[in-house]
Amino acid sequence: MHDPAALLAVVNPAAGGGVCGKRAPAAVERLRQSGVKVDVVETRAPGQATDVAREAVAAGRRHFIAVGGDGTSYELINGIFSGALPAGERPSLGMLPLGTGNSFLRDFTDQGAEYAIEAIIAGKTRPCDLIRCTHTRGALHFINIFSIGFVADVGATRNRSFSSLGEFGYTLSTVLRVAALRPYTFPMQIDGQPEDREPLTFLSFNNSRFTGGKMMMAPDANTRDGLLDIIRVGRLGRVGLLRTFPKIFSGTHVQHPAVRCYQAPGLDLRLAGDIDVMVDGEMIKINPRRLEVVPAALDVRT
Ligand SMILES: Nc1ncnc2c1ncn2[C@@H]1O[C@H](COP(=O)(O)OP(=O)(O)OP(=O)(O)O)[C@@H](O)[C@H]1O
Repeated sequence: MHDPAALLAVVNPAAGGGVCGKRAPAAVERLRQSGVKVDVVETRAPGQATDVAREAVAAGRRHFIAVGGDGTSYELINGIFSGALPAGERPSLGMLPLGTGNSFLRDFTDQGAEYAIEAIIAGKTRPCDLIRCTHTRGALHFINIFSIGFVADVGATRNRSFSSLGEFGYTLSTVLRVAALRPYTFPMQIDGQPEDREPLTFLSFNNSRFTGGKMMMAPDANTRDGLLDIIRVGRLGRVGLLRTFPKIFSGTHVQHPAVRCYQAPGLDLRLAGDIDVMVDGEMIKINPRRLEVVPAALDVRT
């Protein structure tokens, strides 16, 4: 029987190109030396962290650490919130980005793992909103970002054709998707607003500010305001896109006249079928129907 106060660290040894697996034992030891009770499970395959978290919640655990990047946190969250958690209970999640970026953590620090370790040792927690996406085959949850359109298509092209090329694969995919640029129509109704069917370049639904490490997609996002920050990038030409996209690092892309920003507790999408979605850095193919905020559903150790 486990100690109910112990944190369950779920380690993705493959994160950060394998660096995470090598650094995890020392980081866990440091937590233990500081008096933090930690149990450890190492994943052996993509998706396994979701199963581990789901079973752990069913067994009574409520406190987790994602050891890896945003993808590892995403997998854990989807296990934690897959149904076994009694209503009203608020689980906790710490993050140890060992050898990888973590876009969610960047809202709170640019010190990455070092900050996260200190936060866990100090027992620091803060309530964080969760976003639930209902799609035609079920539901998923996220805490960072959900994008469709150009941004997701770059990620999908990279994963399908150039995953062995690392960062360069993203550059190549961006060039190819810019060359093939076309407007998208994603009928969307933000709560309280009329339906929007105008052509666009991409849509991003954000709980926290950063994506892809240092890109400030949603400068005004706040992880505990009960609102999604919706960044709607309207129709742009190739030159306009290439000029505007780099501004995302400073967050000034939102000043472009084609960009509109909204804050709302939820929205509906009415798409014809499955599309590529980038969610918390992971690529999936679904037909999303509704996104809505579940306010302060978890505590993050930040
Ligand atoms: N044992 C494993 N072996 C291989 N891949 C795994 C394993 N466990 C998890 N994964 C997969 O590794 C992928 C990358 O994980 P993660 O995003 O945490 O790391 P990263 O890509 O290095 O970090 P980031 O996305 O924050 O830059 C995820 O898609 C996850 O499903």
